[in-house]
Amino acid sequence: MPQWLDQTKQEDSTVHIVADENIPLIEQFFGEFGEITRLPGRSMKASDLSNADILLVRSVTEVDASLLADTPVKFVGTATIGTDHIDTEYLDSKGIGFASAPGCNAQAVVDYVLSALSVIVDSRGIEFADLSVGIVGVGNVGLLLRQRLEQMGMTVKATDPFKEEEEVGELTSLDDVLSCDVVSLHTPLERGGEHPTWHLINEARLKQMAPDACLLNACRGAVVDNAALSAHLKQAPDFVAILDVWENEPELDLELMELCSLATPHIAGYSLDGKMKGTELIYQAACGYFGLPVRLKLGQFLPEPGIRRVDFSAEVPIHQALRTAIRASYEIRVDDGVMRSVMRRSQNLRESFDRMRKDYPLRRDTINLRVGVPSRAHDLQDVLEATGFDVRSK
Ligand SMILES: NC(=O)C1=CN([C@@H]2O[C@H](COP(=O)(O)OP(=O)(O)OC[C@H]3O[C@@H](n4cnc5c(N)ncnc54)[C@H](O)[C@@H]3O)[C@@H](O)[C@H]2O)C=CC1
Ligand SMILES: O=C(O)C(=O)[C@H](O)COP(=O)(O)O
Repeated sequence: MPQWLDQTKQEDSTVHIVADENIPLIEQFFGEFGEITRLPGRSMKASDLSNADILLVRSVTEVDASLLADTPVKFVGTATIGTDHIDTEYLDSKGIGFASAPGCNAQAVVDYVLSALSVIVDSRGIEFADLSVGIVGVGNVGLLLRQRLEQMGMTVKATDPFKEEEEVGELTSLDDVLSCDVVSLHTPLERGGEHPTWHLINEARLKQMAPDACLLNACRGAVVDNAALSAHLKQAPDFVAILDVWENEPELDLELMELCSLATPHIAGYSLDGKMKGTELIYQAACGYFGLPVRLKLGQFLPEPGIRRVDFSAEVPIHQALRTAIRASYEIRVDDGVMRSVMRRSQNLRESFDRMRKDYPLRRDTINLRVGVPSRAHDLQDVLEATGFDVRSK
């Protein structure tokens, strides 16, 4: 009987861990804790947890009293940044330990936004530096995005009622942010409090944006009023919507998907690096909670990237090199194409949405892509480095 877990648990000496089937490396990181049972997160129920000591979930499992009451669960970990699926007040009230994985896939979301912006600039025949981008929520994702965009020469405006300028750079009002060419949302989903984000972008705020502005949502579906967005897109044909997250996932609004310029199935954060980092962070938190030493590190499990290097000549224009490197690392249009083709043929939208996420192809963070640049092309080296690539002088 491991004393670290529960000194009152006399009969069954095995520690039981129930984990979502889609969290990578659980066996590697948690194998020493005890016996692991893998289950589909969407359909997890209280009876699955009748002897579970540790519960490890992703965003698709609602963790609240109806799931946990009358179970022996002592620690819950979610291998995600978002925590809106967790009733943390209930966990606190029952003395159940909790950890999420802050920032684990922030780099992947930034890669997603950069790929989307590369499509926008191409379709408008402009360069990155011609765009103004508004960021709503300057946390792990929003701040990294801000740094990348500014280093690429874009004008950035940002708003966040909970942050100080010393921490995250200049801040402005939401109204001001909505005046940008592109508005990118990076808040948690909050239904209450002083600054709720549920339907933060509603009919009135959509109308505040320029008729040909772009709204990009890769945080949580319900931060945008999806019905209002559909109505807006029908009467503002030049307005661009790029959605990774949807109200009522996995029940997708197909009409809205067709109105979007780019549509993906909640995969902005789905790099292998981001998912594995999520597991490492909840492993570290569980070790801390139970007073165990942290013995394992992610580095020992990450595989070699499939695409290792792209090379540029000194003659390539900086803008062209940037968009090529961004898309070599992650191409949003492939995910958009798969989503449209799968959803249009689908007999069961919920199942198809979840299947695309479960079977998502291997993708790596930008930092894994080495970019060869002639040593004399200093400006190109600087911009690529600032955008997050591993630049090699040649
Ligand atoms: N599509 C995907 O695959 C992914 C989505 N996400 C979502 O993105 C969200 C943001 O991620 P992080 O930046 O890592 O979270 P974070 O918690 O580091 O940052 C969120 C920021 O939003 C700010 N905020 C809260 N309410 C706000 C409001 N009313 N207006 C403006 N700002 C507000 C907070 O002060 C905080 O700085 C997560 O909560 C998660 O729901 C995260 C990762 C992947
Ligand atoms: O980390 C988050 O927050 C996310 O949105 C995840 O990337 C979502 O992944 P799942 O937990 O839904 O697989």
